[in-house]
Amino acid sequence: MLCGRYLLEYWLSITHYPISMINRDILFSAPIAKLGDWTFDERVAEVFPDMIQRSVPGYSNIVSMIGMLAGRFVRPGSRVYDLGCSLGAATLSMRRAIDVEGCRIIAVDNSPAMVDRCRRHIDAFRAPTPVDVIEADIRDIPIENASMIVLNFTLQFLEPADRQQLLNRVYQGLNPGGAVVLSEKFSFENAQIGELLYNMHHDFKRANGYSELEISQKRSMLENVMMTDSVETHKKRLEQAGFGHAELWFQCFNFGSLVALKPEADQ
Ligand SMILES: C[S@@+](CC[C@H](N)C(=O)[O-])C[C@H]1O[C@@H](n2cnc3c(N)ncnc32)[C@H](O)[C@@H]1O
Ligand SMILES: O=C(O)C(=O)C[C@]1(C(=O)O)C=C[C@@H](O)C=C1
Repeated sequence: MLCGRYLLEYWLSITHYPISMINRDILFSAPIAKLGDWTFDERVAEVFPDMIQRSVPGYSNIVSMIGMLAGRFVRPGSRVYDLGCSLGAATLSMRRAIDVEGCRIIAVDNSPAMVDRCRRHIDAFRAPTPVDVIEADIRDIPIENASMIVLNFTLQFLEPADRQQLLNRVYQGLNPGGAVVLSEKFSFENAQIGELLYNMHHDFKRANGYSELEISQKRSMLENVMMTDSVETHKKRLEQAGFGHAELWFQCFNFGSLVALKPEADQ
């Protein structure tokens, strides 16, 4: 199993779970007669750490480096947003890295099953930076006084028509000198490269123990709810929102992460 042990150990190191508490994702291993649309329900939340590590190439690197970015960007007395926090992996990584006073992390997700488990993860350990875990749609929450905002594989689940407006609010809610991290599954403008990276992702899933049936059933369920954009489209949206420039800081196959900075006030 490619990197499986390492990835699992990483999650355990940030959550401090005993290994017996990580449930294996076998949700789609048997044929499902009527495949509905994908939802982040109770069953997905229960296996999510195993699912995301076996499905998203580079996930553990991205999560740990979001912590490193937090150490660099989070300012005293500011807010940090984790939009679409799921079980709180990015929140935990950032909380561990923040070494300034008076900050608050706002972790938001609209899945009750994710929010319930996220609260339990966060509450299990004491740390100086408080975390509010909020059950809400990220399109509805106020964003203000932020030094860092993370969208770690969340924007892809919003209606494409709503994405620009959310990024506009992200820009407006960031303080000068703040950073946004946007991780996504990408589509590609070049068909040949797009097909190669898509196939490499499937190879990654197979190497992590998923069968052809699991891969294809999940793909059909995601079809109507996860609309991917190209890196170029993401960069254009971030620039349109007000960010002077956005850059890829991580990519593995068709998954990756962008960073964009709001200029300091006097620039
Ligand atoms: C792939 S998961 C994110 C993984 C997570 N950020 C991490 O680092 O482990 C996407 C999450 O976004 C949430 N989500 C999708 N659309 C949302 C919305 N409109 N408002 C709030 N949360 C949303 C889902 O419930 C799900 O938990
Ligand atoms: O594209 C896929 O096949 C995925 O599994 C991707 C993805 C994601 O990027 O969020 C989709 C749903 C799950 O949350 C885990 C991974």
